[in-house]
Amino acid sequence: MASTSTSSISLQNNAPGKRFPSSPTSKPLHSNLKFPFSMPATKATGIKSSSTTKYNEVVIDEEMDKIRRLQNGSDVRGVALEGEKGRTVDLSPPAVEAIAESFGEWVINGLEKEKGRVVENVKVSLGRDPRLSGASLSVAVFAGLGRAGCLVFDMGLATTPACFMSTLLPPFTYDASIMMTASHLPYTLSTMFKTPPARVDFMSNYAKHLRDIIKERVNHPLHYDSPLEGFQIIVNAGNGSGGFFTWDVLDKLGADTFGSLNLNPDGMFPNHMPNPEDKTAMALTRAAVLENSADLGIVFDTDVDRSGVVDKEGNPINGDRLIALMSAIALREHPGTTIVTDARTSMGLTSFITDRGGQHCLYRVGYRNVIDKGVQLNKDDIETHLMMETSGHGALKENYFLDDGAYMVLKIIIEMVRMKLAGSDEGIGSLIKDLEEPLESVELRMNIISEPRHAKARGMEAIETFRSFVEEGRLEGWELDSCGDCWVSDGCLVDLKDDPASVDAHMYRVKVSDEKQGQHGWMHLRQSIHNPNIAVNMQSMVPGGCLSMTNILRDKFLLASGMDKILDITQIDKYARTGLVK
Ligand SMILES: O=P(O)(O)OC[C@H]1O[C@H](O)[C@H](O)[C@@H](O)[C@@H]1O
Repeated sequence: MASTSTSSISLQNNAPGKRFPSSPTSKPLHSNLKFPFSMPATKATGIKSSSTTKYNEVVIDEEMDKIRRLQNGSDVRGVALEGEKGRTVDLSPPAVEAIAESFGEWVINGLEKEKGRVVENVKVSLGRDPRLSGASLSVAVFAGLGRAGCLVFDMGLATTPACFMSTLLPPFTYDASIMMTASHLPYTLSTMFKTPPARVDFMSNYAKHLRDIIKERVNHPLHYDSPLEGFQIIVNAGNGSGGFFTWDVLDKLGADTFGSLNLNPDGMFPNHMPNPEDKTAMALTRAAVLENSADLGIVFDTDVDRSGVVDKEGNPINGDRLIALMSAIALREHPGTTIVTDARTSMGLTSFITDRGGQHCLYRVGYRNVIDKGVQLNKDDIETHLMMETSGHGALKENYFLDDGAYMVLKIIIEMVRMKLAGSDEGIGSLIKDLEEPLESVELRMNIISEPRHAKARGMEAIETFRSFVEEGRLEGWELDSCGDCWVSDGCLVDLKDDPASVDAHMYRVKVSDEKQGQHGWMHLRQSIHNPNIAVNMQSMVPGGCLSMTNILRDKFLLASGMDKILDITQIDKYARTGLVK
């Protein structure tokens, strides 16, 4: 059977502090590695080739090129099965095998360099979400890693953060880990699957690790081992990998999880996509919380690197609200801390953070950018405990800078119990009561009109022209935004350091003011990380603010600069004329 699937592989190195000297980006901690695809032509097994050496080389070069192009943002990403309209399979088993082999070699080389000697028994774990293409691709990963000389450990159904933790928690402490997931992207069908490597039950250990943290931090005066007694918590795992949190964490800590939804893994995702940004996921969770008068609802994405919650009044807490909630917790624990977010957050969120004595650093979209920025700030002695993207990826300094949706929820649960023990019945929603929400919030996209291989350069040209227009004052009342007093001072997204962080997509945010209302909103223009398009995000505190910004963008920038020739402005035009997004 054939169907559609976009799949991606997150490749993770070993424990923090044990950084591979050979890491090409020398990114610390759990970076999804941009390892070089260094496989020699002779070792390109699995890739079809003819008998003449010359032809072999050409074919292999082409194939290798195709494989290299699968690197997308911070993952290796591609279509795993036939059936998706207009797209062909590019993350095929041979490609996956080649990637896994190359990764295995990279890990071994890194360790050998670090230790200055030949290393043996290099251990790599593999986890996957319930997506059905995962089964056949796992076989390819096992083969590739095995060929590179690694010992392979199959974690089976797992979460992305658990894969990372498998490099840290004893007795496992694998040297590296691979997670196969396509997060919230579409489902697929499966093929049969045989398991050659050793099976390990890591998830139970990871769940115990989470339980121990909750017990220790709550330190319940009456029932230490069951600190969640008396709380009803509903989990919606969306049929992804997150069900374990219900039976292996919450139930075992004494919580009542009756009413939980979609806990069984099902690669067809029959109810809705597991995604805290998904309206259906949030609405169903809200309904379950209200129906059961539960204390909290939790929504995980497929591989549990993101989560969202619903408070006891049924209010969905995701996006900016989730960042505000986590900021309130982080600022109580670490007064004055800096909090890094992507630059699509509201002006209200900035006030929320600064009113509590925190610093808000707006940075590039892309969870890796946001997390890496936090790592960098800490290195520069700017204490930064929380890094979060509006997409729901949130990482804490105390947890290895790891974006773990389960850990984030753990922090919220601990806070909920703490409030109750302190005599408050208000629930966690009360922590963000004063968050001011924007009146209007709009996202529009412009496709880049270009051959795919020139799209990035074209997109960059458009974004940089936008920057010049703003700097030259050609868009009255528009000014490049800055990000407080850290070193990203010339617009929120320009890195003035001697060794600037590499940019995966160009983007700028501008503050928008007019004579009558002062600063009433912002606009953010950026290249998409994954696709050949430009995203335009904007928010306004006044009615009609987004419409007027869009008109200025179209008339005074896109048409005036001629950028409408390289960008498809249909959506902008339609919104400017009708106020409708789609
Ligand atoms: O650039 P886009 O296509 O809008 O995608 C941007 C998003 O890509 C992925 O989903 C990343 O996980 C997010 O961190 C990022 O925000």
